[in-house]
Formats: sequence, C-alpha cells, structure tokens
Amino acid sequence: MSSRLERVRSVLFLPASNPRAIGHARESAADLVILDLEDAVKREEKDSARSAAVEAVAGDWPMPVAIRLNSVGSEWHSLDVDSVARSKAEFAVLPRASSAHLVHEVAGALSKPLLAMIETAAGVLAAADIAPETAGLIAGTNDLAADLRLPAGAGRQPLQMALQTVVLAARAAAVPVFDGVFNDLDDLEGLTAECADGRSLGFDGKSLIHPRQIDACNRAFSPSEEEIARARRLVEAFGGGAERFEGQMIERMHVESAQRLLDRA
Ligand SMILES: CC(C)(COP(=O)(O)OP(=O)(O)OC[C@H]1O[C@@H](n2cnc3c(N)ncnc32)[C@H](O)[C@@H]1OP(=O)(O)O)[C@@H](O)C(=O)NCCC(=O)NCCSC(=O)C[C@H](O)C(=O)O
Ligand SMILES: [Mg+2]
Repeated sequence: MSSRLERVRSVLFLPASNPRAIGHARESAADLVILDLEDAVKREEKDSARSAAVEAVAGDWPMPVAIRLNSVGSEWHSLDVDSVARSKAEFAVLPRASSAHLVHEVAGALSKPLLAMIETAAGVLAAADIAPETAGLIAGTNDLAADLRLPAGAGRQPLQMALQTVVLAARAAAVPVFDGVFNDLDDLEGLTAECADGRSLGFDGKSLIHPRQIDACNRAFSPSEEEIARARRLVEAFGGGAERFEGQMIERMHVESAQRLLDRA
C-alpha cells in the first residue's frame, strides 16, 4: 500500500477547469485532492483543463494530488495518459475501470500509482482482479446507479452488494478503499449519516465534491475519543487466547483491530 494513502479519509474532487476551486482545494483540509478531467469538465474545456491540471500539480501541495483521466475508449484518454505520465501528479485515477487487463495497461503507460474507480456492473464483477493492479479503489456511486438503471432517489440500499464487493476486493488486495460522493451539497446531516454508513461498511474514507463536506468526512472517518480509549484498554488488558473484556469475548484479532485503530488515530 502507498503509505501516502494509508491515512486518507477525505478525497476532494474538483474540475481541473476551475482555477478558483484549485486554489480552494490547495488550502483545504482534504487528505487527497483529485483534479478531474472527466465528467466535471465540459467537452470544449478538455484540452485547457488538462494543461491546467498539469500546471497545478507542478506546484506545492500540502496533501497528495491526483489527476482523474478520461475513460479508456474516450477521445481524450490517450492525450490524458501522455500528459499525466509526464506530470508531477503523485497519483492518477482511472474512471469506469472494467477489467484488470485494461487497468494494468493504463498503470504501465503512466508509470505511477493508479486508483481505479469501480462504477459499472462489469467493474464490480471484476473488482477482485482489478484491485491488485492498483494503489486503491474508489466507488463511483453515481455512474453505478446509472449503469444498474436504478430509479432516481433509489438511495444506497440497492448498491449494498456492490459496495461490499468493492470493499472485499480492496481488503483482499490490501489497498485502501473510498466510498462514493454525496450529491446533496446543502445536507450536511445526510452527508454525516452516509459517512457513518460508509465507515460501517469498511471504507477508509469518502470521495467529496465540495470543500464544505471535508470536516464532516474527516470527523466521521477518524476514531472517536471513546473508541480510542476503549482500544487502549483492550490492548492493555489482553493476555493471549480468549478472554472476557468489559462483558465481551476478545481474541487476537480484536487486539489487532484495536491496534490498527490506535495507529490511525
Ligand atoms: C457541484 C459544484 C458544481 C457546485 O458549484 P457551486 O454551486 O459554484 O458551489 P459554491 O457556490 O458553493 O462554491 C463556493 C466556492 O467553493 C468553490 N468550490 C466548489 N466546489 C469546490 C470543490 N469541489 N473544490 C474546491 N473548491 C470548490 C467554488 O469554486 C467557489 O469558490 P469561489 O469561486 O472562490 O467563490 C461544485 O462544487 C463542483 O464542481 N464540485 C466538484 C464536481 C466534480 O469534481 N465532479 C466530478 C467528481 S464526482 C464523480 O464524478 C463521482 C463518480 O465518478 C460517480 O460516478 O459517482
Ligand atoms: Mg463516475
């Protein structure tokens, strides 16, 4: 696992075509920033956005920065790969990853760590093979809902199996995994609830579309004081084998989980 992604909770997307947003992202508390060349950028701005992204990543950033390419098969993909390969972007992001073979090819052409977005039915079914070719997975819930032909407002319930498959694939390959975006820009309560849902599914963090979503996300994916205190007590109390701890059975794996939480904290 790239150690630079190990503790990432908030993943902020922004259109590379918006210079003011690039400025805001650089000053934000996001753990990872993704300059988008794909869906957030209009057709007529694809070339200028690509140049702007390459120029932006050449500057200093307090957090790791990635560029999201246009998908394989699109008219911009090859130009994106050429430019991003030569750029100072630490990571690239491939949308609509659908097979391990394609991801392997793109990662090879870029010669830099690649995060793959799982956002099609084919991508979900291939996620276990895709994950080992990557530095991490990101669930693309908008595209996935569209690909599955879910009715508007269907929510996350019909996506549960896909989301769990993405987490399983990432865990089996020991790479980090990030939940999809929350589209309602003004509903911070809803965002907080969805972050909690993502964390309970096993995601390490969440992708975001607005700086005002960052604090809630960072809070939700950080261990609480209560969790930290319990983990400390548990590690301290453990003597090996099966034991009673505060009314519950604990074994070695509970100590490992507690230790992981303390490391993250
Ligand atoms: C969604 C938006 C288009 C909303 O924009 P707007 O209504 O202009 O927002 P505000 O007026 O609240 O903006 C206030 C200032 O904040 C800056 N801003 C806004 N968003 C960002 C951002 N993401 N990063 C940095 N800064 C941001 C604005 O520039 C304003 O600043 P100023 O001009 O100085 O006043 C907009 O929020 C947006 O574009 N969000 C990101 C969209 C995006 O990147 N989409 C692609 C990734 S999501 C995706 O595709 C998921 C996946 O693929 C899937 O399938 O699910
Ligand atoms: Mg998408």
